[in-house]
Amino acid sequence: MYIVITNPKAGNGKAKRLLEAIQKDELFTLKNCRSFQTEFAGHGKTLIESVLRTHHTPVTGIIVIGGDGTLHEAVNGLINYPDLPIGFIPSGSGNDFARGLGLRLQGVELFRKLVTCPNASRIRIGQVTCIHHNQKTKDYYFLNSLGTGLDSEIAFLSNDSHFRKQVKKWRISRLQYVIALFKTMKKFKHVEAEVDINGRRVKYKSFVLTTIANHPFFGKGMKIAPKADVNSSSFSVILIEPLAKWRIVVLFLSVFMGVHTKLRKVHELSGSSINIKSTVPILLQLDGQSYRCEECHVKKTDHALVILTD
Ligand SMILES: Nc1ncnc2c1ncn2[C@@H]1O[C@H](COP(=O)(O)OP(=O)(O)OP(=O)(O)O)[C@@H](O)[C@H]1O
Repeated sequence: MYIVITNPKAGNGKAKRLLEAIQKDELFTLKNCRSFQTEFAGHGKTLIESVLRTHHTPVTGIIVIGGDGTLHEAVNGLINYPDLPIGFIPSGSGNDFARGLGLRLQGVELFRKLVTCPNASRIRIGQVTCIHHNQKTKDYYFLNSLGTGLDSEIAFLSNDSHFRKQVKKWRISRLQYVIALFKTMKKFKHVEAEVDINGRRVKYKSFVLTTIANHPFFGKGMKIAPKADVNSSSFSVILIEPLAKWRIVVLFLSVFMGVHTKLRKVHELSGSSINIKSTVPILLQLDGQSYRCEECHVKKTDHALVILTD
């Protein structure tokens, strides 16, 4: 049996339309696929947990239809099932993980491949332990990246339902991140934090952003961390030192052209264990989803996730 989890809202309804097409494919019935749809933001994690708890038929794999946010929630829901393979049919608005993996097939064709003869690879994803008032709270997992500063502020605004409705109404969803950048810039303040990479403190204490990347892509295909590799045991860590606001806008545009890491204030480092510590709770983005914490310890997971690809 395959469990198919769909976020019907992802990609402005693209995921729902894709699910309907997949359900009409003969393999959907032949491979005993069971479909479940998320009903609200954050539902992906609890839905997977409850489906896996209550289904006693052996599960061959999980298939997620949606965007990076839905995949993030699903992976956080099946972290206690490290040997359960997961396949992803990208149909969100960004789909950065599919870019990072290098998926070539799409839609129904990809579904057919995933349930018949997929390639399975093990990927060590990111694990973050959040600490509040010196107390460990929770572990979360990410596939794409963890970021603080400008990228987390942009992700936060991009997730705001009012903002999403507005860009959809004006048919400018493609420019969502650029618009979010300009809106964020109005009130943006640099992040003050201590960052340790593999036990060594970096000399900067103030940042435009700190992004810990598992693969190069971010925010709908921007190559934020060109050296990141999903198969590596280390992350790429992008640190950007404080800049004047107009320079940040120029820098953001340079990311689109892939030349930002040549700039003097941009550093691309490498590490498998990264600590970020602030005196106040800071906003984090994990795969574009928003979290807050004062201190976080980031590492690659000990157990690799089994990912089905084409
Ligand atoms: N039924 C639902 N109604 C509203 N929001 C939902 C629902 N199901 C899931 N969500 C939320 O929708 C958000 C966006 O989902 P997702 O990332 O899959 O799509 P996307 O934003 O179109 O794609 P991408 O992240 O690749 O840009 C997630 O934060 C998720 O929690």
